[in-house]
Amino acid sequence: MIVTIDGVAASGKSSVSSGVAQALGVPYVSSGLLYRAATLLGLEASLDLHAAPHLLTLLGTHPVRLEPLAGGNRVWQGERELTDDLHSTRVDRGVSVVAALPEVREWVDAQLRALPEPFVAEGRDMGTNVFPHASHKFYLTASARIRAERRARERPEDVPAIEAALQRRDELDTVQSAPAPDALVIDTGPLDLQGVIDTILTRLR
Ligand SMILES: Nc1ncnc2c1ncn2[C@@H]1O[C@H](COP(=O)(O)OP(=O)(O)OP(=O)(O)O)[C@@H](O)[C@H]1O
Ligand SMILES: Nc1ccn([C@H]2C[C@H](O)[C@@H](COP(=O)(O)O)O2)c(=O)n1
Repeated sequence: MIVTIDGVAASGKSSVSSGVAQALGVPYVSSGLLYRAATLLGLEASLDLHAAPHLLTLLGTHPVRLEPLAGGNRVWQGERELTDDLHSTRVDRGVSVVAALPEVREWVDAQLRALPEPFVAEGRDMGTNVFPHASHKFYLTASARIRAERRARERPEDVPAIEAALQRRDELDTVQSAPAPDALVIDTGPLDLQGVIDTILTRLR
């Protein structure tokens, strides 16, 4: 069984996926972390993030591994854990450029499709492109202001700056962020985290 939870930036995908996965007793898979890892490594190597060949060579010679767990995903490059470095403002700024590269998307998709079922997969194109055959599909939205207010509780920047950055990322990610036609779209604005998780679990049961 595969459950897909897609949505716009900071719509609650990873928190909701973790809650749903824990309730189901399966791991969840955060596809965005692989795009973030590629971006972090490209930045650290001072690569041009618009140019796929060097990035792909780097990822080929220093493989990145996603460890999907119900409570949270971890990302490794060899013995080095990258997880805590993947949600910086610097990575946020560059990740949409890297995620637009078809070669990088193929690299991510191949890793995801190799994972053993069952799991909950979250991202942008889990229900449309990567797992179109998934049994249950969900898509999370909320206004940019609400998402920024939530994110401001975990980052030092102010709400207007976060909102502007989210809107910019929404625009850059538009191509791969359309909901699957058979996904249930959930506006998380009026719901708390548990409310979103319960909405999904009710649909699954
Ligand atoms: N329905 C909700 N009500 C209140 N807070 C929420 C809700 N959903 C998510 N949050 C909070 O919003 C923040 C962003 O959530 P989360 O990181 O899960 O989103 P995301 O879509 O995975 O983000 P990103 O796209 O950046 O990876 C977190 O602080 C989370 O606790
Ligand atoms: N399936 C996916 C997952 C993520 N992305 C891109 C879009 C985001 O800007 C970036 C980081 O994802 P997030 O951590 O915000 O979920 O990666 C994508 O294009 N496709």
